[in-house]
Amino acid sequence: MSTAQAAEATRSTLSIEDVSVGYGRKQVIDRMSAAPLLPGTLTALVGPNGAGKSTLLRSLAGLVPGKGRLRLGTRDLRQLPLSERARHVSFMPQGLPQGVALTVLETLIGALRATPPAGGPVSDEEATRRGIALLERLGIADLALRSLDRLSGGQRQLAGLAQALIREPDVLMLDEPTSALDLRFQLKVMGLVRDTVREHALIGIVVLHDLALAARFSDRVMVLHGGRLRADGSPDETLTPALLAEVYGVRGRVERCSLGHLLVLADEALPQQARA
Ligand SMILES: Nc1ncnc2c1ncn2[C@@H]1O[C@H](COP(=O)(O)OP(=O)(O)OP(=O)(O)O)[C@@H](O)[C@H]1O
Repeated sequence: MSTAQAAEATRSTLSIEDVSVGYGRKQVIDRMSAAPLLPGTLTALVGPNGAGKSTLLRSLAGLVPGKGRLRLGTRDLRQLPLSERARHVSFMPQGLPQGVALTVLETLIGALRATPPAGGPVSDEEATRRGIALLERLGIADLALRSLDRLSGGQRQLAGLAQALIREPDVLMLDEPTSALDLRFQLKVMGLVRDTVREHALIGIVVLHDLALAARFSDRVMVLHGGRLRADGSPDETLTPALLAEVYGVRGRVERCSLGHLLVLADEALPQQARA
């Protein structure tokens, strides 16, 4: 058994059973259940605008209330205090808060102080060392001493990714981590997320609108539509022309490029009545 497999065997799965989430009287996720999410796998959560992807992640992170069962192994996530939950479940939202005058490195040290990793609290010296090592891995060590509120959109996104990764959580959830990134950083970040998830046997969930990125980097694709899980399986199983028509309302193709990667091509928007 490899080190990664051994780590995987001792980690817990994430189960989502009969989960409903909404805002006031507005129901967004409607009694959703899914097969357990496994350590060491990266799941792409996809679906049209307003489908409830961010809401589901916020609910998993404990930021919006909901009904149903959310378990990490034997732990009932809803029963955990938020501080303890944040140690297990790390969530990078779509946008970092504005007006934060701290440097990127200071935010990482602060994240470690606020949510000490499983091994226990770390000294500021150790937090600094870990922060710099992570920024080097992400290829953004040059941003360490830059103030967060003076970064570009893509740089802020990378800083947010570092904040999510530094906590060494069991579940890593990223909401559209590549939306502001250039082509090179899209590949770099998705590759790094996939490798980190595998090496550390994390449960990775990434919201993506780019279905080709989802197909290329994820092990599993969950498609949310109308508050329900419309499809769930490997990229090959889930990303089909029929699904593109029904869920996204486009006539599309799913083809393999000369390198064998799945390409998802949207040819035209379908008129409303032609949607399956
Ligand atoms: N704080 C809120 N209060 C009330 N309704 C909300 C709130 N946040 C989101 N919603 C609504 O919940 C529904 C789902 O929103 P959510 O942000 O989860 O969708 P999404 O799939 O992440 O969309 P997108 O791809 O556009 O980011 C939408 O109809 C949205 O208007």
